Amino acid sequence: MAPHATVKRAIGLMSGTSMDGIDLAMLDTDGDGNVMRGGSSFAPYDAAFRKQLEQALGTAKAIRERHERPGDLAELETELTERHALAVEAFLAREGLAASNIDVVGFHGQTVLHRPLEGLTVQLGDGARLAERLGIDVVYDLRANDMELGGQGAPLVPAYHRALAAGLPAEWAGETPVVFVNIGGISNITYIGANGDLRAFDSGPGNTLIDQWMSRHAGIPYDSGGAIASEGRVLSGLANRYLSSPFFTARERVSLDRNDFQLPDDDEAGLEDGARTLAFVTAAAIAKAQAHLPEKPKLWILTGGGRHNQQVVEDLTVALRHTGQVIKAEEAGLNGDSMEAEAWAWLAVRSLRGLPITYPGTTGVKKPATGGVLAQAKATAQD
Ligand SMILES: Nc1ncnc2c1ncn2[C@@H]1O[C@H](COP(=O)(O)OP(=O)(O)OP(=O)(O)O)[C@@H](O)[C@H]1O
Ligand SMILES: CC(=O)N[C@H]1[C@@H]2OC[C@@H](O2)[C@@H](O)[C@@H]1O[C@H](C)C(=O)O
Repeated sequence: MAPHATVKRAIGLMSGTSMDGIDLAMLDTDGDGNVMRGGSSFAPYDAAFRKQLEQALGTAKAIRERHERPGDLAELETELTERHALAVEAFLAREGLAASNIDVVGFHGQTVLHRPLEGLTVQLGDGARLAERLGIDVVYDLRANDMELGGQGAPLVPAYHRALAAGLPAEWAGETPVVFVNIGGISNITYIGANGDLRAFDSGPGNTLIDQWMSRHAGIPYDSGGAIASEGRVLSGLANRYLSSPFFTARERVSLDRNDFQLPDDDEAGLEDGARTLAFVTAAAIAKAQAHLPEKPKLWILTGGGRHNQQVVEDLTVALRHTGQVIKAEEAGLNGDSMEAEAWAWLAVRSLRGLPITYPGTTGVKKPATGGVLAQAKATAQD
């Protein structure tokens, strides 16, 4: 009998396209079917740092080669890396753990540019510095190899979704095909067929337009619970303009950059109607993904911060009413706030083992591919 692969203790760090802060999660895992979820935390960014990250999206447009750091991006990368180090230290202190208790950290960094058609994806985040700072090995740059091999470089969480689907509680275990819907800044879906068939793609804007709308017109970072949207009505002309954009009408899906969809003009809607319409667009975009699935799903599992927006969830439940049950991650015993960070922990262990992290069905890569760069704490400390 083959020996069991070693289980490692890993921490995953995700600073997603919402730019709201750092999600952290700890797993004990073999990077395969053995997944034991541990604690998690969230370190929010203050408004000023968030603004700096938003401005970085503009500065990053000048990047032609992924290691270039024009303007203040090098400085910002150092600051972002330090904030990740502090988040890990605070978590370890809270859990009564030492750095030596952690085998590896999976570090996503902050995407500031994503142009899959040009083979360019840029995440700010200095893996070597983080490894040195924490005294823990760090796996980072998990998207780059996939792109070099012809993939879109995103989404990467789907392989982890499949591992979670294999371990769903008995109540849901037979409900295949199952779809995971991650409603983050951008939304993305993972379809898992009865035979493990994996299909995944970005499905449209998630919370990013809603957040930008709230920030611009109400001075708050998001529409808590969807309360403001619930006071408005859907402006169908505006909604249709989004939903008929080339992203939705194209035969093939491309992975999205945060800047691919723009806010409505100020005079196109009031605060409530704008929030309501953008919540509707978020839900309708996800429903449109059905056209790209091989079979009708039986179960939709909602994850990511957007599942806290009740208006989005209601619109989605209506839009999907003839195509299976819609539940939140928690109803399946999962954690919808930490799932992406968990995925980065799992992917880091997978990367250490040289196992594939992306597949033709997830990123369009030609054949299953591993990825990630390892920064060893000891090696960097001795440099
Ligand atoms: N209580 C809430 N009510 C409404 N929306 C919320 C709430 N809490 C979080 N959100 C939304 O969720 C967003 C954060 O979601 P999440 O952390 O899943 O995104 P992300 O990981 O940054 O993005 P991505 O998955 O695209 O990388 C916030 O910006 C906000 O829009
Ligand atoms: C380039 C990039 O950072 N893409 C993100 C973004 O946010 C959601 C969606 O677009 C997804 O494709 C991806 O993140 C998740 C974590 C992923 O790779 O699965």
